[in-house]
Amino acid sequence: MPEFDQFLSKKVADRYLKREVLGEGTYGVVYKAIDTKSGQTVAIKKIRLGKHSDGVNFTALREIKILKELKDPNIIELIDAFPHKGNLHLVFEFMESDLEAVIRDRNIVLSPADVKSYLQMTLKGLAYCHKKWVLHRDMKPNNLLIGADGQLKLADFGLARLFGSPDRKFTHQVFARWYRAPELLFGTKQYGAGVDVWAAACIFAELLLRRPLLQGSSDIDQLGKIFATFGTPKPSQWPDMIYLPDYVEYQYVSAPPLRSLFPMASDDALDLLSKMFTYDPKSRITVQQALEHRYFSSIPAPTKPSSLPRPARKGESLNSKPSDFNPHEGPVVLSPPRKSRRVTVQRDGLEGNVHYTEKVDDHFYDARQVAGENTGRSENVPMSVDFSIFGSKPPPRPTLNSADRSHLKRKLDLEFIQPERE
Ligand SMILES: Nc1ncnc2c1ncn2[C@@H]1O[C@H](COP(=O)(O)OP(=O)(O)OP(=O)(O)O)[C@@H](O)[C@H]1O
Repeated sequence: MPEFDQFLSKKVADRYLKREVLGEGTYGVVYKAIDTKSGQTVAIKKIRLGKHSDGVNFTALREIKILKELKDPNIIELIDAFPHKGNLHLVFEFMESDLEAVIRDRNIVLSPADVKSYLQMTLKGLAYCHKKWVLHRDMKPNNLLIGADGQLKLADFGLARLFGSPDRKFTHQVFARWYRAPELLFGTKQYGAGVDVWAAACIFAELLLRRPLLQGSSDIDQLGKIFATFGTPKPSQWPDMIYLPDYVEYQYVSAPPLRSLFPMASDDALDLLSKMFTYDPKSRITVQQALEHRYFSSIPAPTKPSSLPRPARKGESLNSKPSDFNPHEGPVVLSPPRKSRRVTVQRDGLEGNVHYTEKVDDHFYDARQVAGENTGRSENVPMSVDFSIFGSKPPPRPTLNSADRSHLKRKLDLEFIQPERE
């Protein structure tokens, strides 16, 4: 591996000219760079490979394998991948902005045709993934990148995973909470493409409202917000619900009319939205069915991507992003679960801060947020992973030893790290 690393570091220096840092996500820093071979501007995601240089981050391997196989106008293209100085570098096409910047930009007016266009591109990207038996699993507006030509592309498959294999159990605490489907919040171990449909519905609602619809401050609160918005599901609506591992009974509340939440939406938009927000994942509309819904064929036609309103370019929009964002807007929390709650005090190992963790049966929830702390997206700890069970520090990333790695290399067909390909 060392000779190979050396070979590749030369290539990095030779091929990619690093520019500014674009930001940092769950897995590491993202740089802007110029590909001197093609002259193209690219984004390089540097993924930490764990403590030992021969340790390969399993999540990274998974991301690469999946990305390599996905090629579609609404999916971000992985141009290159290589290890360098103990990190894995993923080279993506550079994208000017993301859907979160569009939604938050108060200078942008989104017409019904614009909303339709963004939703259609999102669903087309998802339909492609689902056809390939891949779930995205981390759908949220800042993972929907927008190119200079206005095309929206799904990015950040770091948490995605092939879901075709039988008996595969998934960890469920991986979805950004506000976009998380109720079956995930109830701890289902085997879930399907419906989780992406629910998340897409949350994004659709957010495009209509220009703020997130369901802003839960903990998993319990998230379910409370969902039930307050759509009514507590009756067993007849979702027969399997009571068998889910983390099921707790919520006080029954009826749903307000959906129209009252979206006064400006068309009837077709509301019909599609309600089908995407169906509780029972077995009855929830599929992405393909959603694309065939009359919402997309009725007027107005979706705006052409090149005519969509443009948000401020990356960097310019950063300062204004969180300012008009009020996490306390939205439906009121209604019903705490009936099972017993315990609140324990934990001390933060690094800064000595005290915070509280609420224990409900075997599941912990971050009570810093329950106590009303800012839940805005600018937090360092991503909401997609509930780190509260580890104190305030993220869990160590799983790494593989070299025997595992060569096995995985074969299994995942990672020919991109074979020198001969270069
Ligand atoms: N292809 C790209 N082109 C331009 N900017 C990008 C690209 N990919 C990521 N970025 C930017 O880099 C930053 C970090 O992105 P990354 O995907 O690692 O994390 P994130 O989406 O911000 O958070 P999370 O890891 O929780 O999903 C973000 O500001 C993102 O918009």
